[in-house]
Amino acid sequence: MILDKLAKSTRKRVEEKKKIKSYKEIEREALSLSINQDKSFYEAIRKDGISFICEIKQASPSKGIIAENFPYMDIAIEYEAVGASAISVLTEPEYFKGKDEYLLQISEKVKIPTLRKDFTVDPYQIYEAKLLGASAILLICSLLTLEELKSYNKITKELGLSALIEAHDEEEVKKAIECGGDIIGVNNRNLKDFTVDLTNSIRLRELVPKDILFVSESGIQTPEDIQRLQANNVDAVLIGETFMRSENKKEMIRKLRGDEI
Ligand SMILES: O=C(O)c1ccccc1NCC(=O)[C@H](O)[C@H](O)COP(=O)(O)O
Repeated sequence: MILDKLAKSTRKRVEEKKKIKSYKEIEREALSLSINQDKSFYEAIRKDGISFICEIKQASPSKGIIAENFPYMDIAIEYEAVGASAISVLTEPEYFKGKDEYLLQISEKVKIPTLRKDFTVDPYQIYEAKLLGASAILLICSLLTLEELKSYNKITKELGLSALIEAHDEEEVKKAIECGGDIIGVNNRNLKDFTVDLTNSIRLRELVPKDILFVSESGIQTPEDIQRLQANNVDAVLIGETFMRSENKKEMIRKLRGDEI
């Protein structure tokens, strides 16, 4: 499965990084940084109404190259200007053509929180996310044991970051709740065959207590999708491809949000 491949290549990459900056070093550096309360990912998506987490990615395993032209900084500035609550930045290089530099530069530039969209398999990546200026990281239930989820979530909190805990089915939602997650995302994309079904997050919403923020991820394309998700008590949506393929991202966000134009 693609997640196994992503986990394997990520582990290899992290081991290489440890040769340049050791685990102890990165841990010490990250823990010495202050906590930026003004850039809380959790608070940014907690507001009334549905929040938009807008994603920046050049490619994906399911679609290949999505954006030949990739002015990532201009896109980040546009997202912020049109009222995105947070920006998700892919840093995984092999399948998503992401880069750590994109996250670092975007986090320095915008005032809204950034999410490091990487496949976290080692706490090293959490410390690294802090150094790259991220406000949040992604923890995927199917890649981590319950004990790992608990311990990674604890490290995340110690650093003043938020964790988006991603689940795909009932079992994983229970695991996400049990590990103490306060933001749970359900992916609408089936990572075995890449089909997308919005009813996945709508169905699983009912299993998540209302005091935990709930994010619907992937395959969101129309104002009707947003209305459906909002009617089913989804707190935030994570949207990548629809925006990345759009010539006019501001207009697309306004359209999905249902702004009066
Ligand atoms: O998008 C993929 O092909 C993919 C494959 C395997 C693991 C993760 C994958 N996507 C990561 C994401 O979670 C999406 O980028 C994100 O939810 C936005 O989805 P979309 O709006 O459909 O671009």
